Amino acid sequence: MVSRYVKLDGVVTMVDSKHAMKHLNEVKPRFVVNESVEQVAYADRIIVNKIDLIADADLEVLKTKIRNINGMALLKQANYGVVDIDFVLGIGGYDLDRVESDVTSNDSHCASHKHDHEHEHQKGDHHDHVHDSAVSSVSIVSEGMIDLDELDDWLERLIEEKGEDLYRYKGVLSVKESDERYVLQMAVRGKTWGPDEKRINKLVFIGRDLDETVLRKGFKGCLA
Ligand SMILES: Nc1nc2c(ncn2[C@@H]2O[C@H](COP(=O)(O)OP(=O)(O)OP(=O)(O)O)[C@@H](O)[C@H]2O)c(=O)[nH]1
Repeated sequence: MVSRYVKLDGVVTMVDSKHAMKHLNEVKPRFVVNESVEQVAYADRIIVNKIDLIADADLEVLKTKIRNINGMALLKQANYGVVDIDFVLGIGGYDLDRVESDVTSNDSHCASHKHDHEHEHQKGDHHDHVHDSAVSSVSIVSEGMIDLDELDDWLERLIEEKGEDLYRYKGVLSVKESDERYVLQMAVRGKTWGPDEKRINKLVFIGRDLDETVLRKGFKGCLA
């Protein structure tokens, strides 16, 4: 009934620059979620607000921290929450035709994720406490064709094993013997690849304790 009138457009998270770092770094007992981290992880858009109250250097550190948790969301800094209305409405965070631009727009951040994640992961593992930094984004960009059966098996296993820790994932894939893009969000077919277009697979995972090496290996196993 409600869905006739409203739909989930996207998740906007407002970050209070002055206090955010403290909350994001708060170490929680195992199995207790850090809600600040989760709010950043789930977001499609992040407004880093009250930037007049912190030093530029601290703002940069905060933005890097946010990026490492969620490499998919668009981020804007603001005072008194002033952002264009387009930034917070008409997001289409759950629209299939937006997935491609979402996973493409943040390519430039991949390198830093990788480094930070590996670093943080060693720290966060095998402890009684879960460091909030255990939540991270893993981006995979890889040329080639995907074997659909392998992909289905891999994702099924991944969701079974890690479903609770996976907050969001999106991807655009090039599938063997198909001219259509395969948009991963709810796994459906997207628009066709151009004849001269490079067929590049792009996938972003956001979640807790993601093992980048395992994810990359699993993905590699899906290449045809
Ligand atoms: N300096 C500065 N103050 C701001 C900014 N945005 C909001 N405030 C002030 O911060 C105070 C608290 O407002 P908010 O943080 O927006 O309100 P809130 O999130 O409902 O407050 P809490 O629930 O108590 O965190 C108010 O006095 C606002 O005027 C900003 O960008 N810069």
